[in-house]
Amino acid sequence: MTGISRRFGDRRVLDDVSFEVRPGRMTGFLGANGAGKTTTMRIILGVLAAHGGSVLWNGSPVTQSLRQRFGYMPEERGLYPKMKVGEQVAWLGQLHGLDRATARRNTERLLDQLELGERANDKLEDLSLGNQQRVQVAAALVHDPVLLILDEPFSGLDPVAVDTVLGVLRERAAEGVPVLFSSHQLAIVEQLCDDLVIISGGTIAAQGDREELRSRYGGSRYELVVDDDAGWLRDLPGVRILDLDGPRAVFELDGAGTGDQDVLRAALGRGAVRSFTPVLPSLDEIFKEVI
Ligand SMILES: Nc1ncnc2c1ncn2[C@@H]1O[C@H](COP(=O)(O)OP(=O)(O)OP(=O)(O)O)[C@@H](O)[C@H]1O
Repeated sequence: MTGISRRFGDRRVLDDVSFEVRPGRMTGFLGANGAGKTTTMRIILGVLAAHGGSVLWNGSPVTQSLRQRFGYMPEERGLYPKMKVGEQVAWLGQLHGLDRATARRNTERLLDQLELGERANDKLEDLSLGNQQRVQVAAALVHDPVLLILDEPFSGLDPVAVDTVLGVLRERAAEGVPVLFSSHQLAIVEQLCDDLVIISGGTIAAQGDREELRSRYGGSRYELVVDDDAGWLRDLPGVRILDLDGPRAVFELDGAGTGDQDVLRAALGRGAVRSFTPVLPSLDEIFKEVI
């Protein structure tokens, strides 16, 4: 999407938002409450109009018939409590253009994958909330979407269920489907996503390959492990100790004084060096830095 903006009344909630989701990649969409994630997703889906900018697919504006082939798991989970799980998912598949037999076959496969095969004939409302959530995932995937957009797909899931859903999403990504998902659970995003988009107050604060972002925001942080106390590091100019525990130290270099090789030489001059490695920031740290 490029240059997307959106107002609600006088309030501008998205301002010139541009990013892309790439085929075969899982893209984590992060932002504080109210940053604009759901609004962005709804604009991609065409549920909500943009006031500027465009949503593009392979460089051309997205059409309504293409949108029919997108898969969406909305934040407000909109399934029918009284309808049977299997019937409901298959029916949604048909609504998206599948014939009856394919819709049924896809439903069966997905429910099995999501470990809900036994529950196909139960009403949705009779399932636990976590299992209802898995049905939502099945509903978003049943028509083999060309793009997947999921608003908080992991919220309320226990760790086993997270793994199950994650496996299903990864499989789709591996087949070449771009997957965009929002989440407040940074630990999950950290292990799951290939790319990241961080939105803050309606503008994009950072985006790109996860590891590339980690090194970009890494600054120059290192961990040194020696045999004796590493306290001498404090006396080197330009070294700021972040954590010191006997022979192990984590420190930052300010770039003006000592360089990493100088530190290494100084350490070797004092004895054995067990390890010397750059330390990349966690997603949590990047998130706090950019928003
Ligand atoms: N229909 C609406 N009318 C008025 N304001 C709205 C509407 N929908 C969203 N907003 C406002 O737009 C801003 C962005 O909301 P949005 O739901 O996109 O945020 P979000 O990043 O998804 O938040 P969360 O993490 O809490 O789900 C918020 O301030 C919200 O109050």
